[in-house]
Amino acid sequence: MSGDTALSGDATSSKVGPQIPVVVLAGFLGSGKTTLLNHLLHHSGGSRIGAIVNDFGAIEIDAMAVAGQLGDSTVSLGNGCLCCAVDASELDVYLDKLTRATQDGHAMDVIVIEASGIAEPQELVRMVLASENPRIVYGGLIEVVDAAEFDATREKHPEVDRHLGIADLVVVNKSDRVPDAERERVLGAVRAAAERAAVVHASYGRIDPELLFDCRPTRERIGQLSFDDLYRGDDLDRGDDPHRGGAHDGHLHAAYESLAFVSEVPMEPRALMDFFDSRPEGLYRIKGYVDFGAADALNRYAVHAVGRFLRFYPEPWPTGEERLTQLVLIGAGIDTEALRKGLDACRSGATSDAPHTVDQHGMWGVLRYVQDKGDADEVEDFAGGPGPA
Ligand SMILES: Nc1nc2c(ncn2[C@@H]2O[C@H](COP(=O)(O)OP(=O)(O)OP(=O)(O)O)[C@@H](O)[C@H]2O)c(=O)[nH]1
Repeated sequence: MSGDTALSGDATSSKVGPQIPVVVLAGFLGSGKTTLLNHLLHHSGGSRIGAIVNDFGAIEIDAMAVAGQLGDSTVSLGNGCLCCAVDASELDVYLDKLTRATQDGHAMDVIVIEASGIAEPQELVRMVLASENPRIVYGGLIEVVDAAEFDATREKHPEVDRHLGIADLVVVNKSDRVPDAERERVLGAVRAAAERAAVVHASYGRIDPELLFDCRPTRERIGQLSFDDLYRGDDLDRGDDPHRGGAHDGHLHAAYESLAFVSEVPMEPRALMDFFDSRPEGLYRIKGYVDFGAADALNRYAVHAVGRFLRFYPEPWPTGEERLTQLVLIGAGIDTEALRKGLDACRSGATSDAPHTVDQHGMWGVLRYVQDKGDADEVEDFAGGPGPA
């Protein structure tokens, strides 16, 4: 989900370092949450994953050692339902512990909270959004669904539709247990219920970790990142490269396409928001920086989207930094050429020969997606209809 880290921070966060995305991992009993978390730990590419789990026993300690994260990196609640066991201030204590934990002097790259199979994800999301911890940023909700049990689960627990409705990324897991045609049918039903969430299918939770956070295999994260690091995402669809390995095993990436976009010309805020608001379903990951030119000459805007979740994080332009817009878009079944043209059309002056004038109110649409404490209230809106993201 989020997120990623990339998320990097707003002006406040620059005082405390980059913000750490906190991803909520939910799904009904036995859908494969722990399996997915173990997969992430095995394929973290050197990224440091902190986890808050209900059942520590089920997490593979070996995998955590591989990922270089023993010690303070996991908090176990050990008593069933996270949302019942923990109130917001207790969660803050756990988050505080994880955000202070370091490995070789480096902070966590992402924190995953695994909800118990019966937890209401909405409650957890609200608690994360309401957290007072300045080092974290909400990184999205992943909902895991059992492909073979979807109909039965939905019959027994109609609230599954509500959970899908607030998810940012839905993983239709256990694909191996159903024939292709059945998998497609379930994917269709899930997409219909999940509104604009990204929907991917997987076996044994084997999703691409890049969907949730920026892996740290070679260099630094997006937060401080050079464009080369961002561009690394452009390799995602070259899954047949035999030299790639570890977190980038070809099969994980084969289904994804990505697009890297760079512009020296600032982006026009209104046009870019129209582009984001109408982004196609298959486009489930956007990361990078936007230069809005004179509309905000002081700040660049780190952008982070996972599924329907979209946030901008303004931060002062680093001294001497070239003013560029740099975006990476990742999705499945997306028309990268059409997306590139769409982004080209958002460049200032792209639609008119007249000299560019600053649209006084153009930034309002962007500022709706800058995180503030009002975010916690939006969770209700997510459940009831299209929220701001
Ligand atoms: N065939 C198949 N089995 C899977 C898959 N993913 C997980 N399993 C199995 O399903 C069972 C439940 O998986 P878990 O990862 O423990 O599920 P969970 O959602 O964490 O379960 P709870 O914590 O009880 O809610 C385990 O026996 C897994 O090995 C999959 O894609 N295919």
